[in-house]
Amino acid sequence: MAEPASARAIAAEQATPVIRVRGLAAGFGDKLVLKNVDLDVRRGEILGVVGASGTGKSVLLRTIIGLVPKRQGRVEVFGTDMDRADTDQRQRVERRWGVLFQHGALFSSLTVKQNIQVPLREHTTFSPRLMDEVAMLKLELVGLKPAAADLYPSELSGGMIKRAALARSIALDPDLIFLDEPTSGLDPIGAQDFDELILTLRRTLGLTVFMVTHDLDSLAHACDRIAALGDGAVLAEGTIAEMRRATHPWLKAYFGGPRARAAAGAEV
Ligand SMILES: Nc1ncnc2c1ncn2[C@@H]1O[C@H](COP(=O)(O)OP(=O)(O)OP(=O)(O)O)[C@@H](O)[C@H]1O
Repeated sequence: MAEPASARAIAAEQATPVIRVRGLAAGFGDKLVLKNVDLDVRRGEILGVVGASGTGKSVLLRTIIGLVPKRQGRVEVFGTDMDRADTDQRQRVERRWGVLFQHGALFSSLTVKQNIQVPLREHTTFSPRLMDEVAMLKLELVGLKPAAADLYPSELSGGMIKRAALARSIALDPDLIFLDEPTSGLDPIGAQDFDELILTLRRTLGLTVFMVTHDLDSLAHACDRIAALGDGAVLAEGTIAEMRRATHPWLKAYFGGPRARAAAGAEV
C-alpha cells in the first residue's frame, strides 16, 4: 500500500536538519561579521556555538531568526527557506521557536506571568484564564515557585531572570529554542542547575537547542555537538572530544587550556 502523503511529509521533516544555513554572510556598514557560514542543527540535538568574543555568535543567532538582515546565503528552518516563505509560512515557523536572549530581555514593566504571556497574546486567542494556566505551568516547568508569577524582573535574582526568560521562550510549546549565553552571570551551581534544566526540557519537550555559550562546563555536559565560529565561518564542528583534537590555534587554546581540562575532569 502506498504511504500516505502526510506520513511522507512527516518522514521528510524528520530527516531534514531543523536549521540549515548555507553560505551565510551578514554585517553592519562596512564590517562583514559573518562571511560564509555553513551549519546544520539536527533534530533533537543541543548544539553549542562557541568562538572568541566578537566573532559573531549572537549575530549568527539573530540572523537565523531574522533580526539581522543577511547579505548572502540561505537559512532554512524546519525545511522552510525563510527568504522564500510568505508571511503565513514565516509566522508558522516562528511560532515553532522560542528565544532566550542574552541577559533575559524581560520587559521590566511586566510581571513574570505577564512576560511569559507576551508570546501567547501575540500568537494565540487564548482566554485570560487559559493564559494564566499556561503561564503557571511554564513557571513550574522551569523550576520557579508560583509566587514568582507576580514579581517584576527587578525583584528577581540572576538565576530567576534566566528561568523566567526560559519560561517565556517555551510559552508556545516550541520545537526549537535559541539560547544566547544562558548561563552567563550565574554562579557555577546555578549554571549547572540550568544545564540540567535544559537537558530535562529537551528530553520532556523533545526540543532542539541552538545555544551560544562560553561556558566550558555547559559544552562538556549539555551539548551533543559544538560548532566553533571564527573568521566569519565555522572553523570546526563536532563532539567535544573531536574539538579537543582540533588543530586550529584558537580551538587548541580554548579546548586544551586549564579551564577546559578542569571541565573535562568534572565530566566523569
Ligand atoms: N547592531 C549592531 N550594529 C553594529 N555592529 C554590531 C551590531 N551587533 C553586533 N555588532 C558587531 O558584530 C560583531 C559580532 O558581535 P556578536 O555580539 O555577535 O559577537 P559574539 O561572538 O556574540 O561576542 P560575545 O562572545 O562577546 O558575546 C561585534 O564586532 C559587534 O560589535
